[in-house]
Amino acid sequence: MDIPDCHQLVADLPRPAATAGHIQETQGAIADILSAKDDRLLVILGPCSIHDPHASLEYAAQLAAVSRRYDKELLLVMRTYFEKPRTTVGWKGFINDPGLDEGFNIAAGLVKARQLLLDINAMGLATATEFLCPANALYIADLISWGAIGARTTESQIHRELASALHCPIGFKNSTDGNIQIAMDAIQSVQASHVIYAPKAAGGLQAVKTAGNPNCHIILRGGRQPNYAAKDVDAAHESLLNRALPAKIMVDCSHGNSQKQHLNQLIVGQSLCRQIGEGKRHIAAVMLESFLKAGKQAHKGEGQLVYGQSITDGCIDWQDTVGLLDDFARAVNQRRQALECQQQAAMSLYARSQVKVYA
Ligand SMILES: O=C[C@H](O)[C@H](O)COP(=O)(O)O
Ligand SMILES: C=C(OP(=O)(O)O)C(=O)O
Repeated sequence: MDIPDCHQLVADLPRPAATAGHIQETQGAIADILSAKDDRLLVILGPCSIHDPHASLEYAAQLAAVSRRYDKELLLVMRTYFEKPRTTVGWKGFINDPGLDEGFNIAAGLVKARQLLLDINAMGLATATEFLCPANALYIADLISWGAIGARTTESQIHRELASALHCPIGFKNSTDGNIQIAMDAIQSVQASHVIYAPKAAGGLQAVKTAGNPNCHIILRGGRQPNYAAKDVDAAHESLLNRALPAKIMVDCSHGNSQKQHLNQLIVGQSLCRQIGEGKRHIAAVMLESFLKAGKQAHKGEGQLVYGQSITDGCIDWQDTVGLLDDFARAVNQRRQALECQQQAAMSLYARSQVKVYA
């Protein structure tokens, strides 16, 4: 099977100017959250994987509708994950096998993925993805506002080089066994420029120098043990500061932190709300795996599936998602109050010490 040329596909399904503007704005807002200019919480949420564009659009429409409600406290970006890194073998995602039938119609997968990203962005909702196969990035990266490099690839030089070429902010997961050093090494590597191969519009390859990506951060996703508790988050923050790396942290409520039990995401979420509400500034972002229906189902092939339910990791349902978003929004407001109180206390201490000095 021939794979379409990336320049041709992008020309056939072009990015409208309004979408380009919205993506640039969202990337700027995320950069502001990562540099503490914006005190909102970035929330990356949506299904573990895209397998049914129809159900994904229904989820996106619901998310777009509620996102305006949380505008002052939360920046919501939808997970649109088309590639799945497997521990051993399994369905590798919608681009690789869009028919879910081992037909591996990658050409159709690329077209359908790009179309879905265009449709979701047209709703005014920004999209997030994991970049896994560097070639796939050429077909979709211009429609992505935030990207992840996964636990299985954070240590890979190829993925670091790719991230250094991308315009969107990128989060790096700790490894599946819980090692956070590799994510910190990745952030340092990706800030630098690298020389990589890129396809020429006329065919063939060229060597290009990447710009380097200053908007990167760590994602604590748990490993053999969860790492969302205050002691782990604070230790990661300390380590980032010691290496003079960007010290804002995203905590993934799923994966190693939920021990792959989708309802545990609610427990992780509550712990994060407490930490944020107490004034912890370094928690800048969270990730949730959420879909229309709770849990997951066995991958049986198109046409035999429960509508709106994950075929990879288990997700929380829509009702629990909105409940958690309410809690996160409340926690951000509590953090604002806590920080204001701390500031006032510091100012009154300063005022008293001035009285002493000049009395
Ligand atoms: O996010 C999805 C999964 O955790 C990841 O793709 C690994 O899945 P697997 O262990 O079922 O292969
Ligand atoms: C595969 C994922 O995560 P991780 O790399 O943490 O396993 C994911 O977020 O879909």
